[in-house]
Amino acid sequence: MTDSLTNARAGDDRPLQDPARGHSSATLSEASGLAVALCPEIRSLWAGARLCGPAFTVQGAGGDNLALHHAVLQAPPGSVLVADLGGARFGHWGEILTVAAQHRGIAGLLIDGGVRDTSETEALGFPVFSRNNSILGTRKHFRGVFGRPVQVGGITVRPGDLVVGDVDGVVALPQADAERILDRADTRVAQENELMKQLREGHSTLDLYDFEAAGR
Ligand SMILES: O=C([O-])CC(=O)C(=O)O
Ligand SMILES: [Mg+2]
Repeated sequence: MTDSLTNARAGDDRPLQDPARGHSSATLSEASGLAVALCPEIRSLWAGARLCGPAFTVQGAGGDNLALHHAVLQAPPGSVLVADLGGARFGHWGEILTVAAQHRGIAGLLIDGGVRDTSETEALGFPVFSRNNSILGTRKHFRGVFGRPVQVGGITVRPGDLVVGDVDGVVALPQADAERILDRADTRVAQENELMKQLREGHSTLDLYDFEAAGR
C-alpha cells in the first residue's frame, strides 16, 4: 500500500489519491502554524508506514476493544480510525481487526493505547500508529461512542480532521484549515527544494538563512 505513496519532496509524481498531497508530518506541522502534532510517544507500529485520511473518531474504554469491532463497521472507506483508549497497555487491535478493516477500505488506525500482532500487521501493509504494543487481550463490553471529539496523543482530534502519520510522528489538521495548510506546505517544499539546490552549489545554511547578517 505504501509503495504507491511518494513524498512530496520527490516532485511531480505525487499520487493524486493522497489526501495530504504526499506531504510529511513535519512539513505539515511547520506549514500549519498550529499545535497539530501529537506527542512523540505515538509511533508507527512498523517502519515505513504512512497514515493518511480523514478521521473517524472512536471513544473506547481502556482494556476493552468492542468499540473497535463496531467502528470497523461504521467508518467510511478511506477514513482513518482515531481511537482514544486512554493509553491503556492492552492489545486492543491486531491481525483479525486489520483484515476486517482492510476489507472495508479503512485507511489505517491511530490509537492512544496498545496494539498487538505487529509482524502480521506489517505483512498486511496496514498503517497503525499507537502508544504501545501489548500482548494482553481485552474485554468486549463497551460498544463505544463515535463521531465525537477525542483526545489522542495529547491533542483533540475531531471527526473529519486530516490525519497524517509517518516515521516522524503524527499530525491531525483541523478540517477547516486543511486546504490552507496543504497550500502552504506546497510553497514550503518548493522553497526548501530551492535551498537544497543552493546548498549543493556551495552556499551555507548561515548564509541562506541570513543568520550571519543578523549577527547570530
Ligand atoms: O481481536 C482482538 O482482540 C485483537 C487482536 O488480537 C486481533 O484483532 O487480531
Ligand atoms: Mg490477534
